[in-house]
Amino acid sequence: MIIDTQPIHLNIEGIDVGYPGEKSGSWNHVVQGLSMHLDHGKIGCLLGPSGCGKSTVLRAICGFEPIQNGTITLDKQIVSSKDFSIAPEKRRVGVVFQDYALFPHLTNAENVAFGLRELSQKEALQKAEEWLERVGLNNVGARYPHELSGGQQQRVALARAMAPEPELLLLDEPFSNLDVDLRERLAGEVRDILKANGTTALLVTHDQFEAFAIADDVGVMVDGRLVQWDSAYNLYHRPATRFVADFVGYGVFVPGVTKPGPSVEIELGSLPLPQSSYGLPNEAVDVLLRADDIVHDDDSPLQAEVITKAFRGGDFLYTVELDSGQRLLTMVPSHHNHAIGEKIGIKLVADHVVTFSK
Ligand SMILES: Nc1ncnc2c1ncn2[C@@H]1O[C@H](COP(=O)(O)OP(=O)(O)OP(=O)(O)O)[C@@H](O)[C@H]1O
Repeated sequence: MIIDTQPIHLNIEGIDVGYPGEKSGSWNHVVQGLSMHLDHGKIGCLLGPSGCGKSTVLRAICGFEPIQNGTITLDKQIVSSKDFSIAPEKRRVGVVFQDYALFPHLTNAENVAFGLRELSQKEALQKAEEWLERVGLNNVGARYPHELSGGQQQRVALARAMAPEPELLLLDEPFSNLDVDLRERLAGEVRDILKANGTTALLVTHDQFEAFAIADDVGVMVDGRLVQWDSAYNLYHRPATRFVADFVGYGVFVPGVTKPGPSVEIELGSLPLPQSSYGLPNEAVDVLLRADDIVHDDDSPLQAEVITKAFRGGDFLYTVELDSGQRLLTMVPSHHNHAIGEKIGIKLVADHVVTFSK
């Protein structure tokens, strides 16, 4: 007997997805050559700016949009290819939308029971109550969606999508209507619920903190292409492109020159370079310095002027300027409250050095 320990659940190979162009039969491709896969029980996320094609990928996985090239395979069965598409209702894919899309005239329990048509009404409502409890909502089944807060309504939507136990759950910006605090908390809770049920899920969002709070792996999309599919840690510390470095986390690029060793020399000193990032000696490169690579230290002889500051609760994100005019970002615990124009001590504590050719 062959036991498949790491079965790939969702496999997308080189898909092009577009909308009909002006000329008959032509397509404006908004997703191009996109490939990714998700193993059973994993949570993935497509992260990217507005309009990059994230929702179009989800719509193609659901079967709402045809694909013009490539294949989408769900549990080893091709569900979409250039000439073939399985109907959305036959794909066993659940979807949670940004606007909850709950039926206002149905109670919360009836909303959850809606997709359980193979059960008797009594059984469906009983299962709906179980799911409402599982998403942390007790005693709301008999009430209507408008009687709940936005976060609670989003949980009802989640219970409704999960109750039929779909093969794959797709979440399209599910938290974007919620305020920032609730967004991150609910994202963490949804992760726990998905993991407890072993549900494979793919989320799309433009909010990196939401992506990091929920996903095992995150893919960064730009202009219809997937530029890096990786763990949140690697996206932050080992970004594959300048776009990813810029889009994920806070940081600046400073000029540097590579040296044998290998190392890279920047205005603040010399940093060891991993062999894999080293090309030629004396090459002019840009070095990514994250806000956590620059540490505030009152005793440091290296001084920089505070240009801007943003309060983020536990920390301030300071933009500081060296005498040379080079600006840096530094994340500083918020009890170090310095005024704009003040000089503060900083030091460089870079761990993962990332360089990009000029
Ligand atoms: N039905 C449609 N017909 C034509 N073009 C469309 C259609 N839906 C989306 N598009 C275009 O496809 C591109 C990608 O849209 P999509 O909604 O997939 O992006 P997104 O990354 O999900 O954006 P957002 O984060 O703003 O929702 C956009 O340029 C959009 O204008």
